[in-house]
Amino acid sequence: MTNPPTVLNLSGVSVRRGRKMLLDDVSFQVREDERWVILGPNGAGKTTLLQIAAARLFPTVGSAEVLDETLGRVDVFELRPRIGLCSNAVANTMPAHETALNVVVTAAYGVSGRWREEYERLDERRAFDLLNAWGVGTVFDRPFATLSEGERKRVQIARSLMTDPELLLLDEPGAGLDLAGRESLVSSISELAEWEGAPATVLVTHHLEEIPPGFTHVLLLRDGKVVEAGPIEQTLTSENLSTTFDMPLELTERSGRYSAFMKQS
Ligand SMILES: Nc1ncnc2c1ncn2[C@@H]1O[C@H](COP(=O)(O)OP(=O)(O)OP(=O)(O)O)[C@@H](O)[C@H]1O
Repeated sequence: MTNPPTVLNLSGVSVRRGRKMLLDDVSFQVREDERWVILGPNGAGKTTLLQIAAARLFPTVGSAEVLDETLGRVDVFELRPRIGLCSNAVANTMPAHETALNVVVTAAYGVSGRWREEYERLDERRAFDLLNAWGVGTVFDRPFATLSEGERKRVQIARSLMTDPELLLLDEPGAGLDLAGRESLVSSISELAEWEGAPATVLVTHHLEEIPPGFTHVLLLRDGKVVEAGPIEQTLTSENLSTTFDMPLELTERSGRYSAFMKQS
């Protein structure tokens, strides 16, 4: 049986800004059927890595292939619609008055605000269906800025799926949500992850509780370097977490959900 195709292939990738190495010799491959979590402390380079995967940032050194295209040799404006990106940076570009429906539908053109583009009825229908699928159909005509944090996160995920992407990147989708909001979102992302037709997914988080069941692999990042990467059952261990966060940590797992606490001596 042949392996599913590789959708992301970073090889010896470094990103330098001045004297600082944001990423340092990172190699990372994602196959079509994999769902990855990237974990690491503040400043580890998680968002930087996701920006490369999203074709928004180029490596200083090394090569990055996204969906079989090499960054630096491809028109990123053709590549980007094939990648779904849900991040605060994208959300911050949305005009405050833009409706939830327009936040989603404008992804078809890779823009943030609706201007004079003509959208097909089919596009609007798809945007509305996505809002419904993510439980926020009723807020379709509300300005994005007036939505709750939980509603906004769901609208952003709907937007990231608008172009039916081959690679889905979720940067801290659970940040700022209350307990019920987080649990409900984790469950929705888990459903997506377990759906056979779902795109390859990479999710960045700080919190183990936010790893949706069904995610298959984990990359642990510290100071721009990969600590470990591989299947979640073997790679997500107390020892690897302790190295990543530079603190003695004890991992617990229950029914596919994870949490970690500082080891009591
Ligand atoms: N343009 C820049 N110039 C210098 N340093 C930068 C620049 N952009 C980011 N950094 C630094 O690079 C490091 C990695 O940033 P990045 O946002 O990728 O980390 P992160 O793991 O996503 O962090 P967090 O969990 O806090 O969101 C941080 O220390 C950040 O301050």
